[in-house]
Amino acid sequence: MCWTGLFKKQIFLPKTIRCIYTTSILKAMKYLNQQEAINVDQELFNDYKFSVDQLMELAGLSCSHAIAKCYAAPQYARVLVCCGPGNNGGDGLVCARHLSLMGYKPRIYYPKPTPNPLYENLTHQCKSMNIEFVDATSDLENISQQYDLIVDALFGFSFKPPVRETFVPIINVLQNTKLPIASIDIPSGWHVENGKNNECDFEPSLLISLTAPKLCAKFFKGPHHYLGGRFVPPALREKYQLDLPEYPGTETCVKLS
Ligand SMILES: NC(=O)C1=CN([C@@H]2O[C@H](COP(=O)(O)OP(=O)(O)OC[C@H]3O[C@@H](n4cnc5c(N)ncnc54)[C@H](O)[C@@H]3O)[C@@H](O)[C@H]2O)[C@H](O)CC1
Ligand SMILES: [K+]
Repeated sequence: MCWTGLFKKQIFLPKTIRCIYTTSILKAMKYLNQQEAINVDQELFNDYKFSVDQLMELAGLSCSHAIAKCYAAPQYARVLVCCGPGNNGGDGLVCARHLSLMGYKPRIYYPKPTPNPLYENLTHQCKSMNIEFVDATSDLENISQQYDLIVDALFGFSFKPPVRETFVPIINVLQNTKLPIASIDIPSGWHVENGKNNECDFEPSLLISLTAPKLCAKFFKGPHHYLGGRFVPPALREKYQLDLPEYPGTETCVKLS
């Protein structure tokens, strides 16, 4: 039975039965391995003719919405958004811009800016909105005094361990901070399929899986897990048997646990 069918049915059932149904819903959801995630991504671009900008905008917007649901401003207004060199970092730049539009005060840590028009334009948009780009060495020292929340947009499903030198200091911050961390797509430094490892075992408090959860999400123990990136065409969902939950109404993200 499909997601919607189960979901509709449980409304009329007693609590114990609802639990069994909910468990089977979660078990049914597909978790992608690294190659599947890359294949889905490539099909979106090559077969469905989406541009990176389009999907990144929707991905980053959905992340900002999930963050706002779990960590509302003004209590969590001071956000450090850590961006890596790939599309995960691009999602972070988009997310920072939307957080700013929603009343947050994001600042961006972007140690290895990617020299191409997509990232240069995203950077320009953030700077034009007076979002500050911060120097890691001066700002990260007093991180717990300066920020309420960290957004981790360093690496996504293309990450291959071990973490290279440039990113070791910021991964150490994620490892040691007591601030809540919102990780976009995968907790950076975790193995995409096997999750935590000797080098990196921090626990985000919010994980926003994009398109469909990756295998490492099975090891996520934090309080908030959301799905974002509401752009998967039905035929692609069918092909990969993604069994995604229904997004409520016009929402860009949906709570998984
Ligand atoms: N279809 C979707 O779901 C979409 C997802 N989006 C986001 O894109 C990322 C995947 O992006 P990609 O550019 O393929 O890779 P990453 O951002 O994961 O990282 C690549 C980047 O990182 C460098 N790198 C890799 N390993 C290491 C390492 N050990 N140390 C240092 N640096 C490393 C590599 O050289 C690259 O520069 C996905 O997770 C989503 O967040 C899209 O935005 C929309 C479509
Ligand atoms: K990440």
